[in-house]
Amino acid sequence: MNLEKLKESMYQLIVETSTNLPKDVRRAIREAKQRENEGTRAAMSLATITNNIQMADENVSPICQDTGLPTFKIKTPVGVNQLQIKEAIYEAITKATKDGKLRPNSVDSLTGENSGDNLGLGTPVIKFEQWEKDYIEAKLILKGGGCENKNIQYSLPCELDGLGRAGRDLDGIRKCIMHSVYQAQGQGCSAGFIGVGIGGDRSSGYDLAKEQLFRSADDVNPNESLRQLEEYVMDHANELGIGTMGFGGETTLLGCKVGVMNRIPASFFVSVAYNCWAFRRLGISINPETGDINEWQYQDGELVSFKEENEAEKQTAAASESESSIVTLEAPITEEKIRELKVGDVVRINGMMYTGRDAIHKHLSDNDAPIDLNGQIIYHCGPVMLKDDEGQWHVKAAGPTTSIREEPYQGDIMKRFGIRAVIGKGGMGPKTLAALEEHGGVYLNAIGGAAQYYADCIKSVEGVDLMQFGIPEAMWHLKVEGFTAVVTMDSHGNSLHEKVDKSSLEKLAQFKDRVFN
Ligand SMILES: O=C(O)C[C@H](O)C(=O)O
Ligand code: SF4
Repeated sequence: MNLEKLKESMYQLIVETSTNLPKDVRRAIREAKQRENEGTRAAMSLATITNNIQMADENVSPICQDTGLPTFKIKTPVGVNQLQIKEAIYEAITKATKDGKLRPNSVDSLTGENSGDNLGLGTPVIKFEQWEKDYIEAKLILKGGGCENKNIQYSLPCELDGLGRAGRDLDGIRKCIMHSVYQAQGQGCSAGFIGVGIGGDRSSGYDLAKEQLFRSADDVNPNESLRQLEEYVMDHANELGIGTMGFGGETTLLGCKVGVMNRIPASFFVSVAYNCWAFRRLGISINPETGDINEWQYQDGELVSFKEENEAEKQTAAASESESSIVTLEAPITEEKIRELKVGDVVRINGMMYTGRDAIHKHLSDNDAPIDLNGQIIYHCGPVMLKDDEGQWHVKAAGPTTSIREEPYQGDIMKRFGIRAVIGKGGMGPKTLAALEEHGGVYLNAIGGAAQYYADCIKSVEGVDLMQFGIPEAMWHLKVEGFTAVVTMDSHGNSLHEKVDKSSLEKLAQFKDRVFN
């Protein structure tokens, strides 16, 4: 085997997966976009998403800053050396990280130290299988953390919010799947794709669920009962009205694939793997002698480019946008200005913002801040950064992270340091909402996964603190221009997230009657 060539093929697989969304996924997103009504928040969010997909493709940069836990599934003909393939993958991963195509994402679970090159205990995940064919197949999925956190496993029978009892039969399974979409809300960057595994044990059930994510988005399940189940879920999950990013809207789910395996008598698991719209998975077949790529998977059909519609949308947006409907914010922001903002307002931010996510929030809860945060804006974001030869940092991808993880800390930190606005995605809970009201603060929702779109708004990196937490977790000082987000929680006790959660739960309850016998 030509090892250099093999390494190059693996590198190409990684770069393409991170930067170029597969055609089947693009088709599903295009259809979703066509279903939304013009001018709604959902339509605007989807326009940002398609713009971002196009930018990532053209810049050959990550679609989303969270390039996930790289997971490879490799099938080899008998006699092929799997250790060499592993070595090629490790080298390709290291290079892709150095080149800013992957974010350094491998973190020591005990010390919190980031390995810096995506290699470490258990990362990346590589699974081998042998097969009778004469070529190597390599598939890769880059599934980010926000949607991974929304995976859910049900043990039947169980009681479900809105749906009542889910029993040990097809109808109980149906209820679990509907519930899984509801519980994800916008936090996993809806509209999403779900892979469902019925049966197995706790680990093989999840494996089966994740295996379904490798099916083509437009295939048809050969098992008749599962085909009906998939169709039912696709027809009805969108009636929940959660919509893109949980803003409400026509499309909540872009795909549902269900697989089944046997179980042992006492266990009945339904495992659901939730994948965000940034559904990055590709596959290649490799010539075992030369190491060359023979073919790409998931790329059948015509080119799905969003270029033209993006241009058209930009022009209509520019023509219809009365500047008065958009509030400009520039830090330091006063309490008075914040109190004028209401849920639904669109804000455009110029000037400084500071990133802060999990490690920073924990740190700030019992330490002083490295800078004066009075009147400032915190951005829940773990960017992909590269340093040039002169030592200057550049942002390669910088979308928001799921904010709810900071719920235990956020309110106290805002009050203690005088922070006036936080930007993130997926919304926050009652503790933060109360603090926003008391202190005079807002929560701004940015579009999850739109990492190129936001990176483009960042004009310079003015500094960095707390680098000991690693690149994604450090506090980056960013100077932005025209960074657009929506107020989804204001200082008057209003939360769009609370509202959508409540209304989608009411809609979920409409699906409690038996459908499958
Ligand atoms: O880690 C991140 O940057 C984002 C994460 O994928 C998330 O959805 O919260
Ligand atoms: S930020 Fe959103 S799009 Fe990116 S990996 Fe997380 S869930 Fe997916």
